[in-house]
Amino acid sequence: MLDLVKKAFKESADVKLAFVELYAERILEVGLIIATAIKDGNKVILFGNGGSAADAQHIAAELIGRFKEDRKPLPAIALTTDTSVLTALGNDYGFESIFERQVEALCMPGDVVIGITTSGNSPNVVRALAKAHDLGALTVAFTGRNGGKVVDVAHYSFVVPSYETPRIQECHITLGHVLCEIVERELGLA
Ligand SMILES: O=C(CO)[C@@H](O)[C@H](O)[C@H](O)[C@H](O)COP(=O)(O)O
Ligand SMILES: [Zn+2]
Repeated sequence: MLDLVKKAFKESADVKLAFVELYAERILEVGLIIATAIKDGNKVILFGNGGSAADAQHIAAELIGRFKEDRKPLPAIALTTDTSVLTALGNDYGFESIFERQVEALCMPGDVVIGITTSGNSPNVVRALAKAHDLGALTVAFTGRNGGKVVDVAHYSFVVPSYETPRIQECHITLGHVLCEIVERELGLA
């Protein structure tokens, strides 16, 4: 069992190091795009299932609250938290529409919409990103494995080079933290 513990931490570290080799420039680019979008009066919208729902909420909380320093709140919303909306949409329109319809209601052109899915194929995430794309938002996919269908509806994709869901999630939250740090620094609010 000790082997299991050490293997998990080593894999997590190795996946993150491989990821940053592939995506460092794109991370900076997207971080600066998010900062500019917020400066221009737009917001960040996030969603995902399971652990990725938690990641969406975590990143929204960093922006609305604070990442490292006190500064003004930044506009972000996770579409995973309103159980009345989620149950109504799931019950009336189907689980695959739970994020798509919220995007249709809330997303404005120029917003940044981040869909988080380790498989890249969760239909509710794919459909919501496609809707955001159609509405003129800047779409970003946090994904893994071979990228999945979500890369086809994202302007920017981050494909974590792993087939292990927990390892992909661990890299996604590091990516989210780094994007928040770039945004805070760029807006001069840190
Ligand atoms: O956190 C985990 C596994 O680590 C799970 O809750 C996981 O997020 C769920 O099985 C999700 O439904 C997986 O969906 P996705 O990442 O493929 O979109
Ligand atoms: Zn998990």
